[in-house]
Amino acid sequence: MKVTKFGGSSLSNTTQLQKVLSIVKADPERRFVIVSAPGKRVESDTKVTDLLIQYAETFLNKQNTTQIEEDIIHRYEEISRELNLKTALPEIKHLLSSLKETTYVSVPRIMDLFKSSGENCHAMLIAEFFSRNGLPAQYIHPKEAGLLVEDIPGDAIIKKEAYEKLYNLRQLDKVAVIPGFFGITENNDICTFSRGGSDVTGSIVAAGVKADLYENFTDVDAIYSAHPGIIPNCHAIKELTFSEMRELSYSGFKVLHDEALMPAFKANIPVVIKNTNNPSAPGTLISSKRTTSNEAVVGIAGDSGFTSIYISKYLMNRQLGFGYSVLKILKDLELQYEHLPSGIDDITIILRKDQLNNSLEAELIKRLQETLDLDEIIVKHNISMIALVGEGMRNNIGVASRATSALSRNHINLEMISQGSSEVSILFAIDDANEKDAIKALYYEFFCLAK
Ligand SMILES: Nc1ncnc2c1ncn2[C@@H]1O[C@H](COP(=O)(O)OP(=O)(O)O)[C@@H](O)[C@H]1O
Ligand SMILES: N[C@@H](CC(=O)OP(=O)(O)O)C(=O)O
Repeated sequence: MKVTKFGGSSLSNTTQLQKVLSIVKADPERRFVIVSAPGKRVESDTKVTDLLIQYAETFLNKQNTTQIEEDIIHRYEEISRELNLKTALPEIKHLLSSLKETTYVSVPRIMDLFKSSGENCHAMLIAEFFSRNGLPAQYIHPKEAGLLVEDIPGDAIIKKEAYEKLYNLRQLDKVAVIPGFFGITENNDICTFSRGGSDVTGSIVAAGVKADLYENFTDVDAIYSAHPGIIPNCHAIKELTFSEMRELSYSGFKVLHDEALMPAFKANIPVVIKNTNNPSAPGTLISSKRTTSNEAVVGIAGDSGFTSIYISKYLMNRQLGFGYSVLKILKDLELQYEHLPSGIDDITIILRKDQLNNSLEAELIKRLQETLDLDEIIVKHNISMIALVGEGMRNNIGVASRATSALSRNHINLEMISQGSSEVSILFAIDDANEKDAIKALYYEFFCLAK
């Protein structure tokens, strides 16, 4: 039994939908299909989820929603007309136009309701499309499926109880078409995962129905060792472990949502990334253990938008509770840190810049300074984090030295280096203007030079 997720790029128009139908029909084990909202048809296009966000903002600002509503409905009308579908469209139109009649509760709640409609409407349409084309299918709303989540709008987390209920889906005698990206709270409110969250739905459903495989169909033949936009003809990865993929997706490989692995990992269900446009390509297999050789580095990821705050105080090492005070200040200000490397007399706090505004940043600096009586505090914005990932690092000596030499040969200054105790990754903080050059330098070092 397989759970098969198709991303927005695989479902952007009717040509793509025909490919999806062939893929699902080709394997009777594909019993659960998770769908995203229609993605971009061409580079300049807008994803339906982004149109829905505009619709929600227009509604919340009490402006006229006619145009944006029409633009969204038009995407579904076009698909419906081209595929000669009849039944789902009236309900889709009704659902989309009645969004503007919603009673105001709160901004996050409204946002989630609007955003979730992209996948919801698409699942209705796709179930009809499958059924009319020789593949009996049934649309299943996450509420009916039992996809119960904690009430954190825009950032939902699955509840443990959900898995038991999801198991009942195995009894269906048709292909289940389930909208990705959202679940339902105990109060029956719709709550979305963070952006890209249909990947998360797929993994949860795979764990719930105890699938043999979770297939994630996208628009690339494989996961590449580095972003294919930065390294043309990049090396394709055949196999990855869950922990390698978790590090890579968290550090910038947006091909899979970074929270999408945990449910499959816990249930020990392998995940395969495949291409809707080339389904016979083997793709990349993610599982507990890989059979490919234990290379030191399997991938290089990069992500920008970080701020680093360097704090130092002479004899910090002897001051009991210094680290605790730093963490308490962050907690009190509701700030999440990403990394916290430390030396004898200093700590660097690395956090995502989008959490800070000018006044919050000033408050953070003030509290750090006043509470800890610091000797020095240096704030740097526009930091990128580069992650060098591979479980083989544990058994290969000299990975950090090769990486730092490669970066220094390319005149890239390091703000910070950190290697986690799990030794699955080494992280480098650099100025974000150098991100692409750093990835190229590391790729050349680890994938192009003879070892
Ligand atoms: N290392 C990588 N390997 C493959 N694709 C990557 C990598 N890093 C980023 N990507 C990007 O991820 C994209 C697919 O993810 P996404 O747009 O979320 O797909 P979907 O629409 O299927 O959900 C690819 O088109 C590619 O540009
Ligand atoms: N449509 C949602 C959820 C999602 O997973 O989409 P995609 O498969 O296109 O990344 C988003 O854009 O965030």
